[in-house]
Amino acid sequence: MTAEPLLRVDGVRAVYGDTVALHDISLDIAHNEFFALLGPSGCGKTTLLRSIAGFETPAAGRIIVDGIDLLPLPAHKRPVNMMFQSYALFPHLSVERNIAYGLEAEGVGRAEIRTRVGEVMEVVRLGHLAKRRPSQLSGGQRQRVALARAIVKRPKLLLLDEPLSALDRQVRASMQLELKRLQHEVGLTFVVVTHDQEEAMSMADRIAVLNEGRLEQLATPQELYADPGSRFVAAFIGTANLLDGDATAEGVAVPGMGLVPAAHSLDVGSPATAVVRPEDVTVGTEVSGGLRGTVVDTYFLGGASTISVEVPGLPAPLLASVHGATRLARGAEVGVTFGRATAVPRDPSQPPSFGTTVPTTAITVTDGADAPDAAEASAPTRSQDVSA
Ligand SMILES: Nc1ncnc2c1ncn2[C@@H]1O[C@H](COP(=O)(O)OP(=O)(O)OP(=O)(O)O)[C@@H](O)[C@H]1O
Repeated sequence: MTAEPLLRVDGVRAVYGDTVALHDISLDIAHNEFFALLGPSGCGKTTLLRSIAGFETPAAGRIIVDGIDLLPLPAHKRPVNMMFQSYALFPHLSVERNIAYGLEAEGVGRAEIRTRVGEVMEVVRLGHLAKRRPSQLSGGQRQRVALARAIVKRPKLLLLDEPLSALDRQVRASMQLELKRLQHEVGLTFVVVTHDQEEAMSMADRIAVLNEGRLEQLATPQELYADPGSRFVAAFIGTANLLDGDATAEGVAVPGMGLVPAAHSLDVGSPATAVVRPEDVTVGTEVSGGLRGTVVDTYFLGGASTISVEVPGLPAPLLASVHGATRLARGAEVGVTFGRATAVPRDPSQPPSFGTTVPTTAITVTDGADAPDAAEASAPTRSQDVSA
């Protein structure tokens, strides 16, 4: 038996003038789930969050929490609370007054306010800063105040819009763990909007990937990585070598390269992309039987190294990763073989090549010694999508 979901989004459509921001989105979120809405800028994730909160009115569809249809209810009557990107703290109030504000506005008694604010300050580890004003706090501490203020009202559903975007990279990483701990500890259901796939992967139980107002895939982080449902998801989640071609019974026939064996359930002959994760690419001077190539660069990342290999006929280097350091140096002649690969459908309006036998290869670089900010690096806009 499946338990009733806490939140049901059913056929929600949102329109701004000529722009359809959401095309009939349907999804369920379970009680106590940490759920992420992930996608590039403009994909509609904020519109969906704001529709749940009551700040937008969808053109069609239903939004149901615990069996209650939310759409007729104004924002302040909904059993949800939203934490904004900017945190929206009152600068002239202390930490504890900021947290107490919402309860005071609701007319909760003084003694209860004191108890609840005290408890929440302990949960977010702010007890020692109760008398400070927001200007006297670090970014991470301000973020905790905003969270405490949202949690203290005990909403059934807490909506967080890019909760960590104002923080620098290191603080963000520790706050990701903190948010997860907090969610677990207070037993609330969290819906987080983020464009940062690493953030979504590290925190969420399940992720809805949105693209241009459509739900591309809804799955656990592990499933999205291992079994992406589309080329978009494969490029957006983690690092991938994407080899365009056509589906065969055994995999994908890639022009200029031949068959890349891959698991799939696509129609034979349909446009397809073989997705090969870097850890499934084996590279070495002693590797034979696959492609031949030349090492262009190696990146040591601590626990792993990324090796980029130029293969004749491919317009961009392939990426491989190995545990620890690699002995391969730039210029080394190597063999390349593929292990596990998955094939996903490819948009037929985007041909793999223009009359040549060279495939389109997209490589998303997610990290590296001198890589740009991870959030940007992982977005498809940073990927090298090279058409020959
Ligand atoms: N008030 C508005 N008026 C007109 N168009 C809007 C409005 N708000 C959003 N849009 C459009 O709707 C689409 C979805 O926007 P939305 O803000 O939901 O995306 P997003 O995924 O949250 O993006 P970001 O990560 O940049 O915040 C975009 O094309 C956007 O330009």
